[in-house]
Amino acid sequence: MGLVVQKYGGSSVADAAGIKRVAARIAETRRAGHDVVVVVSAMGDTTDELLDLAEQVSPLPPARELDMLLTSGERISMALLAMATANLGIQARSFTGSQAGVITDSAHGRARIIDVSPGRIRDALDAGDVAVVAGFQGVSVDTKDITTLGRGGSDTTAVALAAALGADVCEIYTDVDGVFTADPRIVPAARRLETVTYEEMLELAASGAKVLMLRCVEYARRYGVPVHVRSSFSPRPGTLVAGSMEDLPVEHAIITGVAHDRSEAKITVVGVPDKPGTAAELFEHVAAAGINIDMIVQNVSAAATGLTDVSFTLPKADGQAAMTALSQVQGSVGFGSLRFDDQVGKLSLIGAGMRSNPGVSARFFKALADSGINIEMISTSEIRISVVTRDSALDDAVRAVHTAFGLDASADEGRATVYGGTGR
Ligand SMILES: Nc1ncnc2c1ncn2[C@@H]1O[C@H](COP(=O)(O)OP(=O)(O)O)[C@@H](O)[C@H]1O
Ligand SMILES: N[C@@H](CC(=O)OP(=O)(O)O)C(=O)O
Repeated sequence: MGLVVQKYGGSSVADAAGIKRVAARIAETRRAGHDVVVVVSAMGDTTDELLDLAEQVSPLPPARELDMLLTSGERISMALLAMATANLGIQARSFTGSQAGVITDSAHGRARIIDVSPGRIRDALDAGDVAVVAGFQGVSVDTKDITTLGRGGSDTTAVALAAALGADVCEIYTDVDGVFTADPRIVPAARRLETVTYEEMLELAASGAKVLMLRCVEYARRYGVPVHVRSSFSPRPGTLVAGSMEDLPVEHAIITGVAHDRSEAKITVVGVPDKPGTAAELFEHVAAAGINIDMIVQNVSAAATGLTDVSFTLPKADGQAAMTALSQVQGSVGFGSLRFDDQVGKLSLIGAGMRSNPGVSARFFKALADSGINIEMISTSEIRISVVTRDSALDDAVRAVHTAFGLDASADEGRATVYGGTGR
């Protein structure tokens, strides 16, 4: 008998039938003798619908009120799930993030968990009950206001609770059978990974593979929480996220997988004077607006003019704020103009063996060239190569690279199954 934290995403509790199916799974785990803590997300597209509703009443809703609104989605699913579980003869009690002791900073919309004091959860477990906790939310230590952890934040709630409670495993239930070599919605021939190290999963999540949220993986690595990604629609074995690259056997695959990301936009600052200090001034202003940037490219300056272009990518949602911040320094930096482009996509090839295997880049760029895909930006890390392409070319690019690195599953291995939903 152990302690299991199970997280069910919005795709798993999209309707009443989904909630009943999940309740049956919880009951089965409890009857097997385990203590069970469940973290649940809002039903289906509820969070998106609440965001739309907020936009209809105010173009720029106050962040505190937006968090108050969005956390209501998880309240609905936690109460319904506790009811459905109780209906199967298993006592269950639901708790908001605040009641569960999830303490955060006060950055509304992207709060960080700074402490977890799960006293009430422990009490529920000691009484033999299943604790059902609303994911994606906490309470600010300073203001005592309700906060949210950012999109996909329920994964982080689950891992944080698992760490605080010393759980044996944190199971993340979703609508695919685990972590695949690419998003199975784009690459039907994607192959399920049996195990993946924290480092590889960090790169996949940071590169857009939204099956796990980046912060959840960071948290799991820091506290050594084993994360088991599985489907709530099937009993298949899933993927274990654990261990470190240092412990990998020599025969570990060179390439882990291909990730894609459509959440970024590109800004180009045209005609920047090529002299020391200009890049610092540009990026200081973007940073002062609280915006994180990702890839940066600077062209060679034209000999005749001494001017260059600087392009960078950033979250689409921050595009307007970055354009405003940059236009304020147009005079002092002396650049010509600004261009905003949200029709871009990012593709990343990830693999722990990449650093010690020559020829990976050559094969990667050849695969894109053979498919006629133009590359707009490039960046690399020790275990990743990323490129920016046109959004419209991204799916073809992902499939081309996946095939070129021999990642496609053969017909007899069976194809990845995607259970319902459309993906967000
Ligand atoms: N490498 C990958 N492996 C598995 N799923 C992936 C991968 N990359 C992207 N995905 C997508 O992540 C989705 C699951 O995440 P999400 O939609 O947030 O589910 P949930 O609602 O369960 O949290 C899958 O349906 C799949 O389309
Ligand atoms: N409901 C929140 C939090 C979450 O984690 O959702 P999901 O587990 O369905 O990705 C969101 O939509 O962002």
